[in-house]
Amino acid sequence: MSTRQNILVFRELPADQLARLQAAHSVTVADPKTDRAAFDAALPLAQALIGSSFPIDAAVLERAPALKVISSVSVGVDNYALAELHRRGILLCHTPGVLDETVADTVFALLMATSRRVVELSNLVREGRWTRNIGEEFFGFDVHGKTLGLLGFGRIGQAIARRAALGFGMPVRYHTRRPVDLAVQAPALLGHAEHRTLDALLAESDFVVAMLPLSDSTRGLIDARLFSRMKPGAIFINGGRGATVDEAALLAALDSGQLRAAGLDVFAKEPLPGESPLRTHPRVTPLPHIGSATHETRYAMNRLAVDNLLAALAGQRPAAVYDTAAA
Ligand SMILES: NC(=O)C1=CN([C@@H]2O[C@H](COP(=O)(O)OP(=O)(O)OC[C@H]3O[C@@H](n4cnc5c(N)ncnc54)[C@H](OP(=O)(O)O)[C@@H]3O)[C@@H](O)[C@H]2O)C=CC1
Ligand SMILES: O=CC(=O)O
Repeated sequence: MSTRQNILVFRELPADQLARLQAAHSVTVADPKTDRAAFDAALPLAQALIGSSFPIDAAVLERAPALKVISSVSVGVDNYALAELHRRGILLCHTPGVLDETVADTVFALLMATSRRVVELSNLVREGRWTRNIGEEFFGFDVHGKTLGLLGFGRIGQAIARRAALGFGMPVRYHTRRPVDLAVQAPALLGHAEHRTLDALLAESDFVVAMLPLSDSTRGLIDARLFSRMKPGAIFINGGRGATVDEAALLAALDSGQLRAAGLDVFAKEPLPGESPLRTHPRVTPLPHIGSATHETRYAMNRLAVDNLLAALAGQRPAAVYDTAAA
């Protein structure tokens, strides 16, 4: 009996990684964003899915009765109907770890850009408006030595904390539901990072960085109340998921002067709609969800996702399985 199984690839993979799948299995490539009909046509026979950035919801799963495994080319799993996957016994794999340092670099780029007004002042030069020495109205805000408050202190949060504490001399405060045992999980941060309640963290932090997954417990968590508890003049950065933030409350906090600036890699709706005031707000630095978008890291994510899928289809335990039961 053939062990070749039907894989539906729903986002472009590097050619060599696609070839690894094709060598062992029957592969259909169909991106639902550009060819929904081909994606829908492949679902009924698909035993495995691999891709990202498309919601695999209960309606999609209903049309994929043969599905056994999904391999996401992302660490975040908010695009998947987790309870339904658990109910159907479908394995979900993802790509933790390989992107931590790159995403932390991106978050730090936003921290530096917002505090030192990099984009705004670069545009001033490019547009021929640098006609005299820069005065106080264009001065920035120091990063080194300031207090960093991290909402979420998992793999990526800790990579951000290492940069802040060890590179920039920043005291780090973090908020999670369960404090981390630094001696065991993050020894490099012993003496540099401390757990805080949410309100205590907001009151102390000059920079508040959200690096949270999107879940029932984090959706809309960062709302008007939280912005009002931040230090006046704080900078807010979101590198996690857009829907953890009430964007209207964020805009109000910027407009009232409560927030100095915001750096955003993620938005409630992506791509960011043209009419969103966050696109052009003078004190917002928006990025198009590029946290992990380097050649090296995207390749590593694709390779891990293919490793995960091939292992699962061979009846082995993949390296990175997401526990849908805990969702
Ligand atoms: N911008 C981008 O391109 C990228 C964005 N991401 C996003 O970043 C997220 C985090 O990734 P990663 O660090 O690997 O994930 P981890 O699972 O390692 O860390 C998640 C952290 O969030 C905390 N957390 C979860 N729920 C809550 C809550 N309700 N209140 C407070 N803290 C909470 C967890 O602690 P505890 O459970 O104890 O509360 C943990 O510290 C991903 O899920 C993804 O959405 C990831 C990669 C790239
Ligand atoms: O947002 C990216 C991810 O890997 O999750």
